[in-house]
Amino acid sequence: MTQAGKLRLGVNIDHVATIRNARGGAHPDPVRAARAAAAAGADGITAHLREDRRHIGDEDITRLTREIDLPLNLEMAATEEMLEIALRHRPHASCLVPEKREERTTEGGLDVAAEHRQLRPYISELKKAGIRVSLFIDPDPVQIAVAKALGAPVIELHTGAYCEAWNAGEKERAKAELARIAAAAEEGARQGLEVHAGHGLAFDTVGPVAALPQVMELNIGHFLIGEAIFSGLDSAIKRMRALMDEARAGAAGARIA
Ligand SMILES: CC(=O)[C@@H](O)[C@H](O)COP(=O)(O)O
Ligand SMILES: NCC(=O)COP(=O)(O)O
Repeated sequence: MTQAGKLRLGVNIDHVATIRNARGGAHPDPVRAARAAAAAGADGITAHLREDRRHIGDEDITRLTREIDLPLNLEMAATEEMLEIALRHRPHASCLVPEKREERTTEGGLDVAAEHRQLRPYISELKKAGIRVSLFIDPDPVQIAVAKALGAPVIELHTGAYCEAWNAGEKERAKAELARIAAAAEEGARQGLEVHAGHGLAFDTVGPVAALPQVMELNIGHFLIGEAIFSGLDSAIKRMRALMDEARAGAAGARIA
């Protein structure tokens, strides 16, 4: 089952803040990057306010909500502290993600099946505040079923295992992980959920995920910010956008033929 509307690109600006924080100054400014992403055609901005503030800080979130017109997707752990911040800023969306202080980046999806009791009040508080709630989960039917039961309108499928396999040259494993994502996207849409995807996506890996008709939004950050060092943020975003559109059109063509 496909869902109407174009495939949106959310640009995650976390790692602009990583570079800024390396020296503790104000440059490069993540809000300026968000503005540039908007000018380059991004449909939304994603920012992950981590408990340890290793990159995006509280002031970045304040400025993003005040200065950027694009919808803000605030990634956050399900904690009292983050809930208070989300309710104060009321971003367009909040994506609940797992966090471990010792991780270098998000290692897996939120285990909503194991944590559904703790998660339920956070989901209802965010929904009551009019914030679109998304759950960042592994492409797994049990996780999808529990996400649905928890009343989250959106799931974001973790594409990290697929991307990591592809980058390691393990084509068979990458294909298997991609098949999991495709099946999960289909199941999510069948259950009436809006399906997003993200983590680790790059020029080489975005196509097959963008081609999935049930996927309505891709959130991409680390690769784009890295690519921006060489070709500029505008060019990196525009190339990613073109690859997404090409893949989606190709898939549509394949379906029509
Ligand atoms: C949830 C996810 O996959 C990313 O958006 C997340 O922000 C990764 O964490 P870092 O940005 O700290 O790598
Ligand atoms: N939720 C995924 C995201 O926002 C960006 O992840 P990445 O592209 O920085 O790995």
